[in-house]
Amino acid sequence: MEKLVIAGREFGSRLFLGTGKFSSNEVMAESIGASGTEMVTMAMKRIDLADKGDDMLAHIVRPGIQLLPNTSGTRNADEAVFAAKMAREAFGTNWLKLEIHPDPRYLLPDPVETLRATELLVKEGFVVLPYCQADPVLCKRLAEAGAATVMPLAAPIGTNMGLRTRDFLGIIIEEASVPVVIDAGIGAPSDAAAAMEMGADAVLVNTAISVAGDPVAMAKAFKKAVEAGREAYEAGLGRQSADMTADASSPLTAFLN
Ligand SMILES: CC(=O)[C@@H](O)[C@H](O)COP(=O)(O)O
Repeated sequence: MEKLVIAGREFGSRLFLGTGKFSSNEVMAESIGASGTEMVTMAMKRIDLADKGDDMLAHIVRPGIQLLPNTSGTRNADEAVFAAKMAREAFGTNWLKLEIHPDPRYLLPDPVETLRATELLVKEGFVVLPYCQADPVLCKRLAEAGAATVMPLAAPIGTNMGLRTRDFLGIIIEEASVPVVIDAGIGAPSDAAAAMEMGADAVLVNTAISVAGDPVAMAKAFKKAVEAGREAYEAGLGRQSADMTADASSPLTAFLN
């Protein structure tokens, strides 16, 4: 499998993991291990910055894992830039998942504020991975502004509804000049495999793993699905017919004549 490269750093795994909603830090840590992920995001709002030995952080940080602080909970670019600077100070990383959603009902990312924050944060030296609408024009603008990836949504966060934006994700992947990470709403390993088969560079999954009956087993299932989907993409999928007319897999005449 080809390695994924983001901002000059190589990743062996194309599965990124979120850390919300796990029943305990121990289950979260075991799921991180089982997933094989090398990129773990965590919401700034969930970390006690005053407590250097924050227990949750201790369960995430390990060699080979890129920590990706997340600005979720911020409602505009100014709040996101403030949160980003706090994260850089607290965690010693300039990598950032930019997530700005002013609307608590659908948690949809604000495209205008996300673009503005990306421009500001890139100038400040951050490696910015923005969560965004599955909007091909916006994704182009984010890449032009210096985003290290784009992270368009499959469906609203936490819904497990799968690739609802599939057709637009296809355009984004086709036109991308930076890696495309499908984020949010991925509900099952089959969704992750489908995204990878389409040519996505990676997927970010949280809810589908953390709320599963057995999160550790589900993390393993996602690992396999992401690898299989990517391998299928690299192998080159067969063409899909435009209609239902059959095309025999083996010659129909050889034994009959
Ligand atoms: C953890 C994180 O970054 C979320 O904001 C992300 O979008 C994941 O979404 P799901 O919980 O739907 O997988």
